[in-house]
Order: sequence, then C-alpha cells, then structure tokens
Amino acid sequence: MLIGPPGAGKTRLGKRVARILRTDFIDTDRRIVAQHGPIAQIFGEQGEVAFRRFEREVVAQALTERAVVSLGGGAVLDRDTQRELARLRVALITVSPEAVEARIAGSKRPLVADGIASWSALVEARRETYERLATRTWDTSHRPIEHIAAEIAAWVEAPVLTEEAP
Ligand SMILES: Nc1ncnc2c1ncn2[C@@H]1O[C@H](COP(=O)(O)OP(=O)(O)O)[C@@H](O)[C@H]1O
Ligand SMILES: O=C(O)C1=C[C@@H](OP(=O)(O)O)[C@@H](O)[C@H](O)C1
Ligand SMILES: [Mg+2]
Repeated sequence: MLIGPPGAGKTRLGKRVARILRTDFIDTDRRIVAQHGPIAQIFGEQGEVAFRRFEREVVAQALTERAVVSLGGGAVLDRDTQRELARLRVALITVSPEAVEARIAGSKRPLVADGIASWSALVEARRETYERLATRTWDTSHRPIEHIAAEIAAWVEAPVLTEEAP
C-alpha cells in the first residue's frame, strides 16, 4: 500500500513496484474514474463528501485484493481505512514543497488546483495521520523513481519477521 500527499509519486511508483514484483496494480483514483467519471467533475458536481464515499468503497475493495495499491492522497482520512491500513505494510511516499510545485502545476487535482499554499496546508493537516500509518517512508524529491521502486519492491518481498525482529 502506498500513501502520501498528492504529487508525491504514489501512482507512478506503485505501477513500477507492481511490475517488478509481477503482481497486479490498483490505483484507487483510476478505479473511481472508471466507475464515476473524472475526479474534477465529481468534486465539481457532487462535492468532496460524495468523492470520499466513492473512494472509501473502492479502497475497501482494493485492500482485499492481492495487489500493489496506490491510494489517493486523502484516502487515509477515512477511519475504517485507517483501521485496515494499521494491519498492512504501508509505504509513505513524501516530497518537499519545492519539488512538488512543478509536479502539481497545471494538474487536475481539485484540492491543490490553486497551488503550493493549499498543498502545504493539506499536507500539514494530514501529516500526523500519514506518519502514524506508515511502516516505512520514502522521499521522492531528489531521487529517480527507478531506485525508489526497486527499494520498495525489495522491502515488500522481505519476510515480515525481519522487520519485527529486535
Ligand atoms: N521520483 C520522482 N522524481 C520526479 N518526478 C516524479 C517522481 N515521482 C513522480 N514524479 C512526477 O510527479 C507527478 C505526480 O506523480 P503521481 O505518481 O501521479 O503522484 P501521486 O499519485 O502521489 O499524486 C507526475 O508528473 C510524475 O511524473
Ligand atoms: O489528496 C487528496 O485529497 C486527493 C488526491 C488525489 O490523488 P493523488 O494523491 O494520487 O494525487 C485525488 O484522489 C483527489 O484529487 C484528492
Ligand atoms: Mg495518484
């Protein structure tokens, strides 16, 4: 499971990790779009509450599947999702404001459409939740995606016991 702020690289990284591990890949946003239409349109026409409801349904299903799952940045706000993630191996993907600025410029993400100030406020409000749920953290600000994906794949493949050993 990959969690973290918008623009951190969850979708691209998750896809690569799944390719390395030869397993299925699920991007929760992609499933929402397939079922309900473009994200900006859902936010615009039905509002964030409706989007979060669709998101929770898709996440609940995805967490039961054997796959690498990249969650939308705000999916961790749901209490049931938080409870379920607490039992899983969760990679927190982070990025600095400086590095994310170019990535989110002109993007279709409704909550950060007006720029880095709203991105920073959103990340600050979620920081504690992201950190609490994370088993390990990778920062994508200064490193190529291939290297990070290889590390995450190796970590996913390692037996859980090595992590839990003292
Ligand atoms: N390690 C990286 N270095 C540079 N750019 C990256 C990196 N990871 C992702 N990006 C770019 O950042 C943008 C957001 O990536 P995406 O995977 O959609 O993030 P998220 O799913 O976390 O919102 C994309 O344009 C992607 O090409
Ligand atoms: O952080 C958020 O609340 C959101 C992040 C987006 O996904 P990414 O984190 O993949 O950009 C998408 O789910 C939607 O625009 C809301
Ligand atoms: Mg994404």
